[in-house]
Amino acid sequence: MKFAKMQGTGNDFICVDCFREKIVHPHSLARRLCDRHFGIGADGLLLLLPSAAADCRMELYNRDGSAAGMCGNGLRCAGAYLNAHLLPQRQEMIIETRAGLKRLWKKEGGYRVDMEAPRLEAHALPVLSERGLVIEEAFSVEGKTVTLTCVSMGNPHAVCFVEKTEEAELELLGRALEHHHRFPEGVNTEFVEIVDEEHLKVRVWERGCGETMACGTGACAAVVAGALTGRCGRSASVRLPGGTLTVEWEQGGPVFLEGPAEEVFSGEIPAV
Ligand SMILES: N[C@@H](CCC[C@H](N)C(=O)O)C(=O)O
Repeated sequence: MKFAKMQGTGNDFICVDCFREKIVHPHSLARRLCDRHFGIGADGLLLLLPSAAADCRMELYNRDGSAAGMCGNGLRCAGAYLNAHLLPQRQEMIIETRAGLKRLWKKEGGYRVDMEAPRLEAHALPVLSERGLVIEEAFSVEGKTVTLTCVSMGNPHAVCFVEKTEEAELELLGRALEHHHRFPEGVNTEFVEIVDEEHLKVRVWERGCGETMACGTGACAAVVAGALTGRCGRSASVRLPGGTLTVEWEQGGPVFLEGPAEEVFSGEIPAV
């Protein structure tokens, strides 16, 4: 089986071109290949398949084998793979995902993706705070009360604002929230430091992975939550351990995510 190793801001994927390859057991394959000691090593397995409605269909399986509904860095990596191997001249592409059709554009140094409008959880009612009416709620976790803004970008995110990302109890709280009874499908947690209105620093504990170098949907959720709680503007650059992503949230409309994506190497393993 041929594969390409892709990365977007350090969030890395084993990409398999399913126009040519056939995968029968993606969940167990993801667990095996993503292992950094006994496999190829990656945060996820990214499958690109034929689609009747788009240029391709993208499926993402996390390192633990669970399927994810959406992946911002994965979409940019899919765009880079399509441009390099299947659609060399295309500046604009449509990719089918479990969360609908996503449009992306090739840009200088990367890709811009229309991530569509965020969705707030049905129970997310505005509360009055010193910043005005904001959308946030208190959760009990590991004997602490943490305030979270829950946003879906096609996959679930809980955003927690902190003074310093370096000091965030990322593993303790991220792991506990991933398995919290209020998130029956699990959750990705972003620990967000507001540098100023247009600059955020973020670390992410990803569902099915643990801490990653970056999360595209997480960067979008961080800006949406920052804007909803009056902490930042609707456009911001988001610095993650693996690099910087740009996020813009149109008034009442979609979120655009922009950043790099590249193929790092390719290889072949015995048939699976
Ligand atoms: N890193 C991704 C998100 C991957 C899926 C996530 N772990 C989930 O299970 O929802 C991104 O760049 O968005």
